[in-house]
Amino acid sequence: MADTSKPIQDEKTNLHPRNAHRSRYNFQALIKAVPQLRQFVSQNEFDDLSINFTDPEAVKFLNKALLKQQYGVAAWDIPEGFLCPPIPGRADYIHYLADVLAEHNKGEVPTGNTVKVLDTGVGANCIYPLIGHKTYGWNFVGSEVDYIAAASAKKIVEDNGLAAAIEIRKQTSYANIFDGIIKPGEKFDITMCNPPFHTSSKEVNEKSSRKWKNLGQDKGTELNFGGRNNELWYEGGEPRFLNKMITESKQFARSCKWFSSLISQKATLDGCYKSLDYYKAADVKTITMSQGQKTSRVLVWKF
Ligand SMILES: C[S@@+](CC[C@H](N)C(=O)[O-])C[C@H]1O[C@@H](n2cnc3c(N)ncnc32)[C@H](O)[C@@H]1O
Repeated sequence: MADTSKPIQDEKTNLHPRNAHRSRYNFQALIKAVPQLRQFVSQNEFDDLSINFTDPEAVKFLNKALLKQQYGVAAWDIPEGFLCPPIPGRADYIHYLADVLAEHNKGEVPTGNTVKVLDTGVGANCIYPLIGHKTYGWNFVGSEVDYIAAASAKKIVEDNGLAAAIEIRKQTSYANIFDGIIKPGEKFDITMCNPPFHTSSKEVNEKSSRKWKNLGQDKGTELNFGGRNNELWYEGGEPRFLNKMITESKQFARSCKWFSSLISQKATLDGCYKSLDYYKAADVKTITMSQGQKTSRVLVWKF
């Protein structure tokens, strides 16, 4: 089995200090949590136990084990072909949001079900609500425009008995972000989002082919991280999605103390700063997160 993983450092120091995934994966313990993971684990060229991180099925079983072992989420699955999230990176976003909320709470991270978070585009994997609820006890609303993804997220919530803490709401229009989701009078402490960042289905396929070629494999347009094509693109890409989100955030300024979004492309930031300036945001922060070689940013704003 090809293993493209690098030698694992003892501690992934670039992850948030509270991230539970800074130390190397303990595959013995993970296999104990989910025995089916065993078939994907082998000794890599650095004499470490590892999986093939380009195999979505292997990553899915690693996720099942991490969610069970670290977060007590016993029932997690995603329909075939849907985005299989790297859990350490997703956890980082949650911890950085916790820091933002702590700033206005005498430096203490607020915990418990009085903290309400809206996750736009919760995905079939429901990953942010699971990590956020299990880590800090926060309550979540997860919105989702895709039928299958929304049904899958709902099933995860129900299968784990989390319906009192996590509510999945179907967004009926691709054109809306908060509109149709936030109810009159409803209040959120913070919103979050991992937006679709490609501009077209063609772009998703081209980037995917290039990635496989760089790995010396020819798998055409197969997405190595899973992810159905339409989960990953929005006409106009990340800049347009963010522009829409910022415009709607102004409309919902009274409903949410803070808004935030992951930004994968640095070039998206300039347009966001301009829009936030135009709408007279009272505070804007850009948090840099890095996982391995990948750097992403979280943009946070309030009115
Ligand atoms: C990149 S995926 C993120 C999924 C998950 N949150 C994660 O981090 O793995 C983006 C998700 O946003 C959803 N989406 C796209 N436009 C949306 C909208 N206007 N409202 C709600 N969800 C939307 C897509 O269907 C997709 O599931």
